[in-house]
Amino acid sequence: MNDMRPIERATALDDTKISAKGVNVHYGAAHALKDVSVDIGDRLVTAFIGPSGCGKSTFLRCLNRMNDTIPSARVTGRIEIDGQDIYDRRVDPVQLRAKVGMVFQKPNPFPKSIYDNVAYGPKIHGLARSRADLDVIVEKALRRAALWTEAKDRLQSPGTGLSGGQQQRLCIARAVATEPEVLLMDEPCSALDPIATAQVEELIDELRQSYSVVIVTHSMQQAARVSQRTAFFHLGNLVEYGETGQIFTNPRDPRTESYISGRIG
Ligand SMILES: Nc1ncnc2c1ncn2[C@@H]1O[C@H](COP(=O)(O)OP(=O)(O)OP(=O)(O)O)[C@@H](O)[C@H]1O
Repeated sequence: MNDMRPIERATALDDTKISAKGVNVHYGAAHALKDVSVDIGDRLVTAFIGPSGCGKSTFLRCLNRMNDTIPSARVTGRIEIDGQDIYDRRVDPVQLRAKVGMVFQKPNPFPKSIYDNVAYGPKIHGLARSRADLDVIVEKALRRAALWTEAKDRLQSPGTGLSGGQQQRLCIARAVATEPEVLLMDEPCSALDPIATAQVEELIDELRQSYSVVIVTHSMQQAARVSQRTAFFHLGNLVEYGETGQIFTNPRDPRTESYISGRIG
């Protein structure tokens, strides 16, 4: 994979999938995210970068209402996916999270078989009418996550028995099994070795054909390799957002420049 992809079309020409306006997050009295507004494109990988504690994961969790599960968190502002306000009272967060899948930093397979890890979401969301349907869904998700060849002869073995990189691909299979439209990834490679990282990065590139992918990463090399758009956060502010090539070669804000040149963070 190239280290830096060619600069693509301007952000304004993206098909917007997610639109955030004036989003603030407080944890108790602490103001963690400050008035963030951004449009995130469809069928693109968007990277969130910035120093530790700048609010990347906080903002990522706003996009599928994972902050609802943190009692001290208070989210204000508006976030729309396909024009629908995801914080509307009529939106069921469980349904929302099927549409907006998430992969975490540490692979976290359920203590179940490989098959059941993938089948769980489609089962609870009623996506399969029969066992045969479910078999098809599981195979498709494992293929999408580039794990089918390694897993097909051990579907009934525990997911926790896979290697770290395989477990992360299993978690990706689990996330894509419910046919999400957006995939959120919070440092998905931080627990992986370079080979597994390369496999997951290739997979992210594949997945963007079908989804809007948002990835939080500490690795600027990774952001440059996998993303077409990059958002730089600093102290809870979204400082700069644009084409990945522009952010890394010609940042407009001195804070972005300092970060990418290694002076802050
Ligand atoms: N559950 C929580 N309760 C209270 N404060 C929190 C919680 N999660 C995050 N914070 C605070 O919110 C701020 C932003 O944290 P966040 O995890 O979003 O940053 P980040 O940019 O993802 O950091 P890192 O790169 O270290 O993961 C930090 O000051 C952090 O301490």
